[in-house]
Amino acid sequence: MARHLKLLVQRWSSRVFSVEVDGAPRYFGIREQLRGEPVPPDVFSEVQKQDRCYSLLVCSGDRVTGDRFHWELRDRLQRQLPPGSGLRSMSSFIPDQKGSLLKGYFLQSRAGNSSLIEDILTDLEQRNPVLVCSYSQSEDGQQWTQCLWYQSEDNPVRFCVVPSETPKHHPSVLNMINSDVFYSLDEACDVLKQCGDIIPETRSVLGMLPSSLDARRKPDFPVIVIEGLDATGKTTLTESLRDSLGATLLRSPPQCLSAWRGRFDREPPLIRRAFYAVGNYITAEQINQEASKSPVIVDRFWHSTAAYAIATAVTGPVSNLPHEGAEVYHWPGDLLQPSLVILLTLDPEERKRRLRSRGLMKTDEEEELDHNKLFRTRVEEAYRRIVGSACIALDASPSADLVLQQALLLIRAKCHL
Ligand SMILES: Nc1ncnc2c1ncn2[C@@H]1O[C@H](COP(=O)(O)OP(=O)(O)OP(=O)(O)O)[C@@H](O)[C@H]1O
Ligand SMILES: Nc1ccn([C@@H]2O[C@H](COP(=O)(O)O)[C@@H](O)[C@H]2O)c(=O)n1
Repeated sequence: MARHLKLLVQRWSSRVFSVEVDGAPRYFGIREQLRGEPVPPDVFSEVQKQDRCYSLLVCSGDRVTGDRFHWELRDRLQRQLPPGSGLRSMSSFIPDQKGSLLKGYFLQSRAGNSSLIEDILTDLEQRNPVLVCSYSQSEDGQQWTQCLWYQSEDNPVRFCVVPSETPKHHPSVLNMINSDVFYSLDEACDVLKQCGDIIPETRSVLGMLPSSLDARRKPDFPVIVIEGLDATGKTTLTESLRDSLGATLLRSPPQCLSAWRGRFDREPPLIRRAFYAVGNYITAEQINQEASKSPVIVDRFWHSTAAYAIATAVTGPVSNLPHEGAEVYHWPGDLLQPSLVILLTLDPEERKRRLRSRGLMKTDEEEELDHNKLFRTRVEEAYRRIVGSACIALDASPSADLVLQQALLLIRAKCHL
């Protein structure tokens, strides 16, 4: 037991904890003993003397179960917590160690609510793969300590909370590959297969995959992908290109998955991104078939899947994105590469005007694009950083006809059409 505790203490104190405050991560570490003067980390700076704080970190060995639990936990906590409680996203990780990220929440309870919150936490920890910690403040208000919840009654191990340097990588970057961005069809299929019992629709989705895929097959005719944020004019341009070039128009996710798309949009990122990744491979097979007969125009493809996933996984400014050239921006080796990818760019105000005049329903991510300027700039920057089939930006603000003419010039120059 003593050895087990020692190991736990060693492992736990090598971790950094990150709490989202105003859309950006704030970091703190823990130490067995304090060296030097205590400096309360800014995460706790707004906590009142009588308030209590808690963290919940999901630590399931099965990532599908863990991600679904983490996803549902926010709603559950929002329903159960007494009014006035604070709830923030939180994570814990070992700097630079891939796969070390644990996701969770940080709670702040107002004086008088502690016993209700503690009942909720005890029940949660007993029934679920979650590790709860409580935080208490010293009498002089200068020092916070962290205590593992399940040990808090007898022989508790108390850690001193200390400020931590901002790590080189945003914590989400550590778990991004094959969790937010899938690098092979097999990896994406593995996730969907694990969901078979909880989401029966996955069997139908997997049933749409062709029996074999050949990413190295060179299409006879050019394959041109049109990318961009919503309402930048992709539908308008792809339809005009189809007519002007006598091309076949495809999209990703493909038509055959539309019945299940809404279902997967309600799932946590791991499952949702696996669905869109698989969609790209189904579209790739359709491209292979059609590009032997005519040019093919594709409305969204891999860039959309990767850029939205990366930009959602990290928070804060563009500088929090994985650095330019990082592995996460590479084109997957087993996915067909288009001949040309055009990225439609548009001034945010004009994009909003077009959205309003179209007046259609928006997904959560589209809502987010409207309200969160940082998210929008992260998506656009992630689009630009993707290599392997890099995109060429095209200003989509002129009239639809002028944008078409510009796109045709690009296609003729790059694809010799
Ligand atoms: N060049 C243009 N100038 C002015 N309006 C445009 C132009 N291109 C498209 N629009 C209009 O802007 C709106 C959005 O265009 P469109 O549906 O083609 O965008 P989209 O990128 O396909 O959107 P989404 O990704 O959400 O499907 C539509 O009402 C369309 O008629
Ligand atoms: N290949 C794709 C296509 C789309 N997505 C995701 O869908 C959302 C945008 O699609 P619209 O049809 O509304 O334009 C966006 O949130 C992407 O996450 C994708 O991942 N891969």
